[in-house]
Amino acid sequence: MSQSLNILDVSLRDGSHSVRHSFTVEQVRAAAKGLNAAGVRYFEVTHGDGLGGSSLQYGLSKVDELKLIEAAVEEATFSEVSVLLIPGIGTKQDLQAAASIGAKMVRVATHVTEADVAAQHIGLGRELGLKTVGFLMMAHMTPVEKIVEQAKLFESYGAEVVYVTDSAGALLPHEVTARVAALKDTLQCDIGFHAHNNLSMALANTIAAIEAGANYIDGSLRALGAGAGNTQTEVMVAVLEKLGYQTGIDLYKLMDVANEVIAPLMQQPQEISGSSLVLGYAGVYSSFLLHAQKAAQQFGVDERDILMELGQRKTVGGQEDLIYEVAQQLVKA
Ligand SMILES: CC[C@H](O)CC(=O)C(=O)O
Ligand SMILES: [Mn+2]
Repeated sequence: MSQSLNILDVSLRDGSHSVRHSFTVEQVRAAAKGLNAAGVRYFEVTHGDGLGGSSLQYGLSKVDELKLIEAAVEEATFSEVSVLLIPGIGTKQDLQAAASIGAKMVRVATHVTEADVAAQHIGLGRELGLKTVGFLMMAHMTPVEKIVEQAKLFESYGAEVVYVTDSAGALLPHEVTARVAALKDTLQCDIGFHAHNNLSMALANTIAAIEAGANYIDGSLRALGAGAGNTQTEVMVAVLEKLGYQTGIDLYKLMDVANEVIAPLMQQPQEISGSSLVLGYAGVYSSFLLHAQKAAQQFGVDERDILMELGQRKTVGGQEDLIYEVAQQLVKA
């Protein structure tokens, strides 16, 4: 098999959730240098919730994300730096600013049924000459036909890659296969896949996505990411090499940056705890985990009950305030 894959590391963006948006310039510079040396084609640097995410609602960044992006770009002599943009959180001005300091890719992320809010941002990404990607979040929440419809919208706006994003880590391999295969059958553009490991399915789901035709694949070093984290990039690269895929990545150098730069900055292990498991089981946004833990402590309730209720209510990104409302209601119940 000689299929070559585009690996995109999200440690410095999805990992931002896990470290409560506390990345420093030195940490980002060291990780970027290591990813670049290992030959990782793309890596993403932004607040966990994308450009403009630093806020009371989503968590304040310790360091302005533009400073972090700038440091990453300086180290990226081979790699290209991606930024995430959720319309409504980030603006077109934020994207222009990121492009002006050297970002080369934008991933415009929407809820899986709301691709239509991304037309302007995808258009701007293309105008700015960025590699422009559509990122359909919470892909477990809707049937295959709806994802196809939404992905077609992204493609019609100019997206060069469309991602199936398992934000809640709730999908099982056959469900990933169905989604990716349907997009592969219908779209002309490339297909990507982004996993979370809440049900311990991230690597299995990633392989299912690749076998169904995805060629842009996300991972994070030491799995640093929201919830139980993402597909672990260094493990994924080793497995893909064994399966005969070409990643162009130097495994030892990748392991070095995972062990020497990422491991020391982690604030908690990326494990499948009672509550990250519930994220996948109930289908809740992975980035809700730390907010739910805080609310559980504040109101003296079980964080698993909060997450189960959020799953029942089919909450989506942007509804972080509901986490506290649910916790408060559980106290009264
Ligand atoms: C809040 C944005 C989110 O973290 C994007 C992402 O990585 C996902 O939906 O999994
Ligand atoms: Mn994610």
